[in-house]
Amino acid sequence: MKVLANDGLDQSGIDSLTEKGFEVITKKVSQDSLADYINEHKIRTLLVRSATQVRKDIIDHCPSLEIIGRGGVGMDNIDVDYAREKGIHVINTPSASSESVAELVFAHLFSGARFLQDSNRKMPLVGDVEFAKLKKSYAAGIELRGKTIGIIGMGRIGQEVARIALGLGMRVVAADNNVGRASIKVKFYNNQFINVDIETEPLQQVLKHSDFITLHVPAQKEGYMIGEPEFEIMKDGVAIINCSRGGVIDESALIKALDSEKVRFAGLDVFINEPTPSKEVLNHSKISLTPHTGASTLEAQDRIGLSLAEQISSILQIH
Ligand SMILES: NC(=O)C1=CN([C@@H]2O[C@H](COP(=O)(O)OP(=O)(O)OC[C@H]3O[C@@H](n4cnc5c(N)ncnc54)[C@H](OP(=O)(O)O)[C@@H]3O)[C@@H](O)[C@H]2O)C=CC1
Ligand SMILES: O=C(O)C(=O)CO
Repeated sequence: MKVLANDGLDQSGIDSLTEKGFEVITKKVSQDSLADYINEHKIRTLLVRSATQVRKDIIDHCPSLEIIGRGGVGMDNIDVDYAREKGIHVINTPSASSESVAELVFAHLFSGARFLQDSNRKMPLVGDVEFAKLKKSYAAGIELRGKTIGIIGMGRIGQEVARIALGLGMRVVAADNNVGRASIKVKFYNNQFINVDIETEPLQQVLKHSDFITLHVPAQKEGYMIGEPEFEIMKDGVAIINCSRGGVIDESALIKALDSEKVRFAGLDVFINEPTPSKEVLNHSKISLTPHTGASTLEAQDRIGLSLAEQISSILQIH
């Protein structure tokens, strides 16, 4: 009952699987040696995050594989349909990281609204004369309260974003392919709660009316969802956050929109080229950056580990 966690696994998952008699291997096997390793060690379960690719070649060459697990949501790195056709179970952890991604959205929003991404870069470099100049250049910060946030993709993460936004006193508008009305329960620390129903609207309306836009759709097959024509529809001075997938925004169009001041600031957790985003994106003073760490909190990783362990035990009927 060997499990290879090729991109690592939280201790919660390792402990839970080990208690049930699984052997969990956390050694990182290179992509080129992966099929041989799986065969040699008779691995039945392969767990990955986003780094390891589980394509047709691995699936075809590894008859011992019964489960492929993704610690996370997007399964872009796995040939899911092909694996399922071959009778392999493919699992992921859809809700385990939603809160963490949503909180990162607000980290980027607050950062951009008060120029943190730029002051963090520049303050260590300036002397006292420039300090005063720098202070002046950060004078036009903005508040989030009372503004409109447009959520594109009102699934699990989009709804968490809505919860936080409502708590902050923001107006929420949303667009989604699938969700017509989202019923959002905002729970306060003292267990009181409010319910707010949000009817989704056509994308163009959301782009037109939002002060802040945040993207929570999966990787799109039809190319960029947000490119030059979409930036044109947006309000002047809008801000945009992408914690979904790199190719959802056209980065060249974004840079243009930032330089022309159409877009006030952007926050990016995901990039067209990962792990080597373009220099223009990395060095832009109006972009707040994180290296695809939306799900990288202790709490989310703990839930991901436990969820994978539970699903594996249930499929293999080991309790
Ligand atoms: N930065 C990070 O670390 C992380 C990033 N992610 C990314 O976030 C994405 C969203 O996650 P999550 O909220 O859990 O996913 P969900 O599936 O719960 O929600 C996504 C929603 O977006 C809708 N949608 C898809 N395409 C469009 C479109 N073109 N226009 C409008 N709505 C659309 C979907 O509808 P339908 O079901 O009809 O397609 C669905 O309702 C993931 O796919 C993943 O790529 C997730 C976790 C961590
Ligand atoms: O879960 C996801 O889809 C992520 O991008 C984080 O690994």
